[in-house]
Amino acid sequence: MGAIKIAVAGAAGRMGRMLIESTIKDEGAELVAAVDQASQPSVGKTAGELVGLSCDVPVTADVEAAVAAADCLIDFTRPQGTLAHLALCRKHRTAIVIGTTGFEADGKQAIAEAAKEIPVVFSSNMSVGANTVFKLLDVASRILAQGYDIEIVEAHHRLKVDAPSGTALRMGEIVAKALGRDLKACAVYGREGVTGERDPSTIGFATVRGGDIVGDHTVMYCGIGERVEISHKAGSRMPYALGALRAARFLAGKANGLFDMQDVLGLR
Ligand SMILES: NC(=O)C1=CN([C@@H]2O[C@H](COP(=O)(O)OP(=O)(O)OC[C@H]3O[C@@H](n4cnc5c(N)ncnc54)[C@H](OP(=O)(O)O)[C@@H]3O)[C@@H](O)[C@H]2O)C=CC1
Ligand SMILES: O=C(O)C1=N[C@H](C(=O)O)C[C@H](O)C1
Repeated sequence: MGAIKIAVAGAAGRMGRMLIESTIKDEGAELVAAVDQASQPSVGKTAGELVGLSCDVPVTADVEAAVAAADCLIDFTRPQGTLAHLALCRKHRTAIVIGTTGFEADGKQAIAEAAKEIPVVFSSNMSVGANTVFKLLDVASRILAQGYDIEIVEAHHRLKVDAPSGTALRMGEIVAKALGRDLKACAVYGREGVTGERDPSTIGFATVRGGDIVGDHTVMYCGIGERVEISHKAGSRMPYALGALRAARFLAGKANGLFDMQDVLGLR
């Protein structure tokens, strides 16, 4: 099989640049397009200029041409952008890897619908480490099902726009499922004022935003006399980008289907 042809959306973004760099450096992948919003100063530059590497692929605002040229679009943008890009992938039968977080239920539904026609990897965290933690949480939650209060704490950089993070929400879903609870019914997003004692059936979320924190997540199981904490801390965005490229490769040759990184990594 030849090199997989990759298009990157949100080219000038924090993840976009990391994806361009890792695609250029990957011998099994070829960067065929890099797209961004027409208003971005990056449009008109080359992808190489964005990351300080040699690569003449122009950054354009023509998502349709990018999708038509690629085997797979890798999209880490915003929900509105991703959903517009998804429609074009569907039109051109191009695979898509979606790292964007912050979707409402209707956006997730649109992704599931598209995946009936094209192959999609949709995962709130593409890193091997975070996906290992997802697996550990299922085990820990079953063992610590009684007598432990569960709280999820996440910290990210000051420019992140959604909260809690997609990863924290996914962690909550995994924990709730393992405990036979419905996250929608038992999640508590932050506390303030006279809250009363903690309801043991709840799963609490706390969000920290500041500086350049790449992404920290900790699930705390707080018992009487002991506490278990399972953490993932990212020191670089490269693991997310490498995971996304791995996901793009996983989709090659697939006709359709909705997958996540657990599928890509064989952790199901
Ligand atoms: N799944 C995972 O492993 C990871 C997921 N993420 C998620 O990826 C997303 C992007 O994160 P990050 O790179 O830090 O964000 P940035 O803000 O740095 O980059 C986002 C890029 O998308 C562009 N964009 C914004 N809105 C639209 C739109 N409507 N249509 C097209 N393009 C758009 C931005 O352009 P402009 O600047 O002009 O707005 C920018 O180029 C977030 O949802 C984040 O949570 C991040 C890291 C890992
Ligand atoms: O916006 C980010 O930076 C990140 N977003 C993802 C999320 O919302 O979980 C993944 C990672 O934590 C970094």
